[in-house]
Amino acid sequence: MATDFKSIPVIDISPLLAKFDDPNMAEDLGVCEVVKKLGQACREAGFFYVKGHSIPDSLIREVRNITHQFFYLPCEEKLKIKMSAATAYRGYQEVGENITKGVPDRHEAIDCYRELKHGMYGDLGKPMEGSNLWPANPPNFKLLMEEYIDMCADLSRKIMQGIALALGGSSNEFEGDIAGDPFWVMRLIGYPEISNADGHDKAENDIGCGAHTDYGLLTLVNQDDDITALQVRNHSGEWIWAPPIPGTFVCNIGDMLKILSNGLYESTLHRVVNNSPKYRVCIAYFYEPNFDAAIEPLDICIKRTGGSKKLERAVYGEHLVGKVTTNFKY
Ligand SMILES: N=C(N)NCCCC[C@H](N)C(=O)O
Ligand SMILES: O=C(O)CCC(=O)C(=O)O
Ligand SMILES: [Fe+2]
Repeated sequence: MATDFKSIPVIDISPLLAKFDDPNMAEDLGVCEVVKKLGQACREAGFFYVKGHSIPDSLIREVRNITHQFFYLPCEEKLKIKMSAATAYRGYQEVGENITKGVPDRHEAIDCYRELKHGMYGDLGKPMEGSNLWPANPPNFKLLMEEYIDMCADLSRKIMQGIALALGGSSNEFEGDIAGDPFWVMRLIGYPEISNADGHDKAENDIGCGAHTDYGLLTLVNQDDDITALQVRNHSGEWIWAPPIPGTFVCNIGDMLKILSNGLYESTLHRVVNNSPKYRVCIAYFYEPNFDAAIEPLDICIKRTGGSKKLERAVYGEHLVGKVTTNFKY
């Protein structure tokens, strides 16, 4: 449950990463310290920054640079990888095509998803069956992004071990049926700068992405380091800025982790407002449960939250498909 936090904590997770494959990690003092901070951040804000994450800064910057380069291309070039239901919602969407709570967002994006083998999840997986669409130029675009995705998956899994311990479980609580074979989503997002050129700036939609929660377990946000645009809503309804802190990812809890924790952790509302004179990019990596996972509150969390189930079971793939098939204007 969110409190009226005024800022978002920064957590150095290097002690956790150092012990991820140690069966006695829970007894390590450094790990305990990180776990305590993770637990507090997840309970109070549902948001935290991580530093000491060991993904090279050069790679983090390069994925942002290459994303800037793509959005700078002429429209007809970008439309070569246009997203639609026929491409399994993979590919490029123009500014205004993504809808949040009925309002078009002022962002453009390339959406990518873990590729599903044909028939792998029966009818449930059908709408998402397809291959990602990558820009042809620069030629290393796909490889670079795939390298980044692998590193984000690895890092997310380790942070989830820390969160599992924070919930009072074992470090592998989320392995197996919950997220042993995790699905993932990645969005390369571009938020146009505010333009006053035509006199009626602040047009209908100056919101880059309307207030929403993320769908899965854990999100890793890699944002431009010179623009503050992400806002997180606290319990009193105030919007708290999440400014870029170089060398960190902004992390937040998704809807599935809220259910697993029986509401002990909130999937906190957030939105994006780019009021700056500069074009902003963000690479959002979403670490999700197994596509077909039936997610319900963990027993350890039910015990910790008064003994009764407060949240309904949900099948992750259904939740995702429900969102994806209603997020776009077509
Ligand atoms: N895969 C994730 N989490 N994407 C977040 C996008 C949020 C905006 C979307 N239109 C919505 O209303 O959810
Ligand atoms: O642009 C950002 O900083 C966050 C984007 C976001 O919240 C999302 O794509 O779910
Ligand atoms: Fe989000």
